Amino acid sequence: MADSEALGFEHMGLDPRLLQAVTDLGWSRPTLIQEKAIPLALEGKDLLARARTGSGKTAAYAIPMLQLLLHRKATGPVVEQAVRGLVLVPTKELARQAQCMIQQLATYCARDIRVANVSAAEDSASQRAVLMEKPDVIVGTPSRILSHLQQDSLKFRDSLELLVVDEADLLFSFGFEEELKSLLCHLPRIYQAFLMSATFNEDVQALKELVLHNPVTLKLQESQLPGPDQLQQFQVVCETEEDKFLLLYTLLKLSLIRGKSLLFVNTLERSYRLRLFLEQFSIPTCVLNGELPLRSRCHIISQFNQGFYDCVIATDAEVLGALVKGKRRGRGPKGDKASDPEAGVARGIDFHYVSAVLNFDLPPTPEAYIHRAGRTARANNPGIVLTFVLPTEQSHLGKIEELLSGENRGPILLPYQFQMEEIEGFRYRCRDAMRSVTKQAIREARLKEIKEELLHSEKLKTYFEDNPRDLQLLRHDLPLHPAVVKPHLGHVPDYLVPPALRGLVLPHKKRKKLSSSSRKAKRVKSQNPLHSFKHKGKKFRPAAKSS
Ligand SMILES: Nc1ncnc2c1ncn2[C@@H]1O[C@H](COP(=O)(O)OP(=O)(O)OP(=O)(O)O)[C@@H](O)[C@H]1O
Repeated sequence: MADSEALGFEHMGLDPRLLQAVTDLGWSRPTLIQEKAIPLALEGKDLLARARTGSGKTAAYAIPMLQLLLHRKATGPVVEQAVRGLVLVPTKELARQAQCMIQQLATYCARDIRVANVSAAEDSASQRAVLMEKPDVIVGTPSRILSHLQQDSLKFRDSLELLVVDEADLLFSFGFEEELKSLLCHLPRIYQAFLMSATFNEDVQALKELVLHNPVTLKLQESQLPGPDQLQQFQVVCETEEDKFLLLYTLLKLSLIRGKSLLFVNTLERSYRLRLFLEQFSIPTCVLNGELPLRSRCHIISQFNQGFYDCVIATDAEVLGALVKGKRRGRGPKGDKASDPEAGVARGIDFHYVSAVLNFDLPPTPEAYIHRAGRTARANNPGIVLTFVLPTEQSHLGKIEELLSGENRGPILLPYQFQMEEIEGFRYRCRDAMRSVTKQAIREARLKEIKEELLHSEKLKTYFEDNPRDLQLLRHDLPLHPAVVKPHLGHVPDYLVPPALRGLVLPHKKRKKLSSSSRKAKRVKSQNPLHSFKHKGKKFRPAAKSS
């Protein structure tokens, strides 16, 4: 984040309407990347910017983009309405998120600047209708944009002035290389471009050659993740798979992790396994992956951000086989069926106030670690990452640490020493619950969930458009397989709680389900413990530490 000497937004020559929007968002000063990038962008420079996850890169390009467009409209010759700004992102979720952020910043100039997302869930006919109005800024994935260009529903050969490539390090790995090259043929010869990325790799270099002209490179001299005062990183060695489940159960059931958490696993199958396992102890969670319809994915993210859920089990794109250069994703390495090739969970999604990221499965690459970890400690908020590691995975974790430590060489992931023997009392129930989660139960649960999500997503689409409140009440964390739920396991008898933790912990309480009645929902909302959650202190207590 920026230091106290930072150039404030008010000194950047921004339109008062943009300044008002920034104030409404509660941003008292620009982040480091915003402080560096906005003035250069306003001077008309092409930018190649690398800044760590959660550092406010979206506004770093959106603010100058809006300012330049507003200025052009106010002072330039009167020209017909046209698409002047294009934001390319690798996933549909990011397209939605970027559009929301740009719209928020453009709140007070919505008459002058219209923003559209062409990767939204709408069918292409309704998108064509939107495009006919020639929004000033268009956000989308390269494939959608290209498809509209090829159908002539979108043209910007002469009008486009600004191009943004967000999450640039990812675009090629999502298989967009060919689309992007074809798309560039539709752009005018001269335009200003910004390339934003959390990591620099060969793909960013290749994109730089393709897209930028004499750019200024902003490679902020900051670590890839926030420092220990903001982000605490731990690792815990679990002797067996069973120990991982046992430890996770204890952390969640005894509320040793407070606030919202994101659990990452490496396959879809494991996300449902974990969900069914936790469900038996009345620990509600929802799964988030590219197999679910876009509408559901966006709804889950939005409800998580609003505090409806404490715990989401996510499977990120890499592990579903996303990183097959130049090709669209097919089957994942673990045989998972292809999911939406434009879905992304760990990359770029702005989950709000996540207090802990738990790598239940070790991330496949150091980059995946960085992006997962980047879902917490965003902006100025604190956060914790806890990585579960099996003895056989320790060398792989070592490689991740090597990349993270860079020049420093100091330990990055501190040991989270948990005395497993103190929670032996839980092992029996844990083993029992693991046994109930058979392959058949997982298959059934997965099918049921997809069916239900499709139903909500398609059949209720129009209904929800008319009744947005009911959409608010739709929950994604209801039991998936009630047949395996064991109500007695929801309760933790005192004698099982490790003596060191008695009186310290708050055994996890089951949340009330939201019904369709708004009155009841209101009541439930006020009982929701997350609403009183304050994201200030250290919510994660490494209790039961070995002496
Ligand atoms: N100047 C600011 N002050 C406070 N919060 C800010 C500021 N700018 C952005 N934010 C907030 O920081 C969070 C992260 O922003 P954003 O999603 O743009 O980060 P990012 O760098 O693009 O992250 P990622 O690399 O993960 O995509 C958002 O919730 C945003 O609202």
